[in-house]
Amino acid sequence: MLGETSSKNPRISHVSISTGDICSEFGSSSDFANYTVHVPPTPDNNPAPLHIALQDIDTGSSYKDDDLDQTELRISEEEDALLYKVSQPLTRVVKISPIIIALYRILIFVRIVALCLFLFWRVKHKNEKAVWLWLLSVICEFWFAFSWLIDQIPRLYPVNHATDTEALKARFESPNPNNPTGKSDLPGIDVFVSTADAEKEPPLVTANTILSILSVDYPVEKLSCYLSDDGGSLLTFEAMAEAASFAKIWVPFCRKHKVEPRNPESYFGLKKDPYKGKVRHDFVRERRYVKRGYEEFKVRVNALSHSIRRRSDAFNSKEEIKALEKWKNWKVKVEEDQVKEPRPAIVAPKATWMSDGTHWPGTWTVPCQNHSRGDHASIIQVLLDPPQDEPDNERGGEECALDFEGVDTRLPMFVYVSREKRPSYDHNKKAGAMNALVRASAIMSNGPFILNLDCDHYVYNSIAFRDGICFMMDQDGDRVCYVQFPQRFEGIDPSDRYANKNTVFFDINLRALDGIQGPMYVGTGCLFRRTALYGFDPPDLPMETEPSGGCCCCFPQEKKRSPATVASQPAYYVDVEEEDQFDVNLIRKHIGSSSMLVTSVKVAEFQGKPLAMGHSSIRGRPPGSLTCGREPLDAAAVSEAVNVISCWYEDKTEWGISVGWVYGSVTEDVVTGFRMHEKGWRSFYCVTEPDAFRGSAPINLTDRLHQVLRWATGSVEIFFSRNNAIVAGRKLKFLQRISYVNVGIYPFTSIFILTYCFLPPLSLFSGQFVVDSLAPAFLIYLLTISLSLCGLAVLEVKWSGISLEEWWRNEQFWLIGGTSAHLVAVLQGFLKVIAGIEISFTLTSKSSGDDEDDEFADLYLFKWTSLMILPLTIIILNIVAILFAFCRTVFSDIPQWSNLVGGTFFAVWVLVHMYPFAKGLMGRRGRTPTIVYVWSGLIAICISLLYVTIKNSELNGGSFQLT
Ligand SMILES: O=c1ccn([C@@H]2O[C@H](COP(=O)(O)OP(=O)(O)O[C@H]3O[C@H](CO)[C@@H](O)[C@H](O)[C@H]3O)[C@@H](O)[C@H]2O)c(=O)[nH]1
Ligand SMILES: [Mn+2]
Repeated sequence: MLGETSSKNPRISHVSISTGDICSEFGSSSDFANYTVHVPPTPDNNPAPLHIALQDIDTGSSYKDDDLDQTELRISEEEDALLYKVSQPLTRVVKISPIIIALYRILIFVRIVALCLFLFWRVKHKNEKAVWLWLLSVICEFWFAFSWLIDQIPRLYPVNHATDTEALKARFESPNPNNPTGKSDLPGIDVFVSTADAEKEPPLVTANTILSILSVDYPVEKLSCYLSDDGGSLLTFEAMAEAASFAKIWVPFCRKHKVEPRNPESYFGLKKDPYKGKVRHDFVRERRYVKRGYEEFKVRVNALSHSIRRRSDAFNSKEEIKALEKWKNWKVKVEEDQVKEPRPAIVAPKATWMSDGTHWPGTWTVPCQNHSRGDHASIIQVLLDPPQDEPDNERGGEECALDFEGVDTRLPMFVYVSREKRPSYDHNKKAGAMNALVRASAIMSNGPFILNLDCDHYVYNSIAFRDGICFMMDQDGDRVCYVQFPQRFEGIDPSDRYANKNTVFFDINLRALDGIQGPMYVGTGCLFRRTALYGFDPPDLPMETEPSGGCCCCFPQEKKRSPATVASQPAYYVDVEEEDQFDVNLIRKHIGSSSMLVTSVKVAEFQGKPLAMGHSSIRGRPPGSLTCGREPLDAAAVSEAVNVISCWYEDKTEWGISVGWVYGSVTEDVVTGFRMHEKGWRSFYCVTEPDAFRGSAPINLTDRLHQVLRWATGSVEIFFSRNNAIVAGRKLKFLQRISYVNVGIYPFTSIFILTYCFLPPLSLFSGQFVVDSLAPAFLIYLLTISLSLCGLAVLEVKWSGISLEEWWRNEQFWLIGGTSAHLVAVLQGFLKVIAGIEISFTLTSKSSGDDEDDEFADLYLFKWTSLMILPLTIIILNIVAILFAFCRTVFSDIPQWSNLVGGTFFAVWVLVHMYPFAKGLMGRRGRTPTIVYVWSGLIAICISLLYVTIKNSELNGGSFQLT
């Protein structure tokens, strides 16, 4: 509906127009005569009565409906549909079936009660025959009940959120009075990709990730991509240059034919028919052409290490010859004239050369001073320049083999960054790399949002960026610090033996947190608000009654402005010059001295705001404020960007403390997210269909255990640090806090798991049991506890959509991890706290998917690690104990069947959990590894020993007692 109003008085200070619930406010303007306003119709298309109120600047008197002369009211259906879309919220809550949730909560309650009663019963009924066994088991049971509780309680309010990208389009990209051309008004996004080692993280994988990012469905001029290379390797650099050049055909091809996913390796490897649903006649030809191009690209990338070596050898030998000549000249000179000249070096260093005949400033193949992993200069190279402002769709493709008529062929900016490294500095692993990118990108593109991806996590769904932005641009979106996407994995064995997919965490825990204060940050696939990373507090909520133009974010120490000043400020952008000096100084103290960086902060803050629409979002920016393009990159900006990624830049600043990714933890991700929640920010969980991003995960047991070890160690670190949620501030919600406490505590459960796994063998050997006798009450409690757990599992499976098998895998791995990695993590954590021994970050190797014959070859890889000793011992002991106890009971005069059954039950419980581990040790079926023989040998020895012991005890006439 278009309402055109003209007022009697031309000097109007305030206009507000409302129909039904929807309300639009306009700031001051000197002339509102013939002002055109959009008033969205109500959903049922029944135009609600239009109310208009104006206020006169000079007289202060206000006018209402009747005073105004409504000259014209035009309505068209098309406009209606669009305007209706514009008024729609960008995200909504999708209800999970209330019956399931109700049942779920009831069952949780029932189990809590049952556990309490059970523990009470256990304490009261001491097993006098074996007090030690009783005591050990009761302590464990108390802990298990506690750890279950803190794991379960935060899952009380699971929700699902859905986004409406159509509404986003309508609101930001359709023509309207503020934005007549319909140019995109969406905020900018800077994408960060991290890689650290060209060996473990093949550049081809990284290149594919980059290609998938460059081709996402988001306005090109708003998108920038940064690659952080902590290895500083020329191999990665040149692979990225190749990717940038291949992108010139890949990206327009994706845009034209709307192919998915936009990672060429995955796309060309798809098993389904690529022509299904494609109608354009030129698709077949162009696909063939691009596929060929990709194949050649792959060959070039794979040949890079070879060609770099050959090139470097050639340059080096030339240098050597030159050096030799110089030396000869010097020798001749010295012999003839006796001049005192310093002797030139004969052997040139084994440098690594770039193709333009200069030394590579990063790490050399033969590392030396200034050119090794931990010791090299800063490198920033813009591989793709920022695109021009207007779509470039005139150009045909390479020699017109591809017809890109009408397709926008511009590419987003793409920058290679390798931060400076020096031996005397701590580089803070991934967190340090990310922080360097935050600064460099602030100067080069300053996107108000930052999406971070690991090098092996590529964009699987090209509109996912828009889904994420929906949360940020929705009403109250300015209180959202980040939007986390689930991590989804590829190349995992169908039965997911080691619970690599982590579905319980990603589909149950995080969804549940989404109903409280939001999911944790898990390191990759996360869209951040830049100002949240800068350590700002979230803006205040508007007051209930009166809209206070809640000011921009403030640093925690900064005094909040009084309401009076807030109200008098315009609702949008405050110029940096107008800000009081105090602010700028404070910002400088936090983020360092670069003035370009300091100036960029306010701009990012403003640009990240949702649109101002109606009363409740007066904190927003005016529509149409981001439709103009950005300034081109100049040399000064690039050199400033180089400046801010140097080692010393962070000296005496808050980077890694209260600004950016947090330092001092191998799981920097959880801590970084925690700090934001602690300040009162909200995060959202964005589950899309198809998956937004996909990555790889280690599928062999050893790598998996090391990964779990790193995470658990990070958790222990958190527990012993000031980031322990128990001591967090008031703004962290209660259940959210419990959930974070759980993250810090879960590794400690391993101590009790270990004890509990040894209980069955102990009781079987000793002929005792944790209880005096299998009393009916004990059995009933046991049954209730187990059944309620099964019930909860079934309900969780129902509301989260994971499969029961996945749930069970997770349960199994909980025991495997608990008896190996978690325990070591606890030890390491103690070592760090007591002796200050640092924990290293072992990179997880990414398979390049080269093994065509066997996709899961990696699964059977067996690499011995000492983490395996304990689980192995547990398996053997439990098996032996069952055999032993069975023999004894059978041969005994007064068989203690109930103790045998009780003990065996627990031992079997342990063993079924350990099954995947045992399978992992077996390696590939058919190729029986030596370990099996070792095993069989051990078991045989044990059994024969036992046989002898039993015989002896029988001879002695007494029953066997372990002392
Ligand atoms: O000094 C370093 C170390 C690591 N990385 C990068 O960090 C990422 C994660 O490393 P990876 O070995 O793949 O760890 P995962 O076990 O797969 O990682 C999970 O857990 C980590 C925390 O332990 C998070 O940082 C990750 O984002 C999350 O995916 C990779 O892109 C690396 O290139 C760096 O940039 N610099
Ligand atoms: Mn990874």
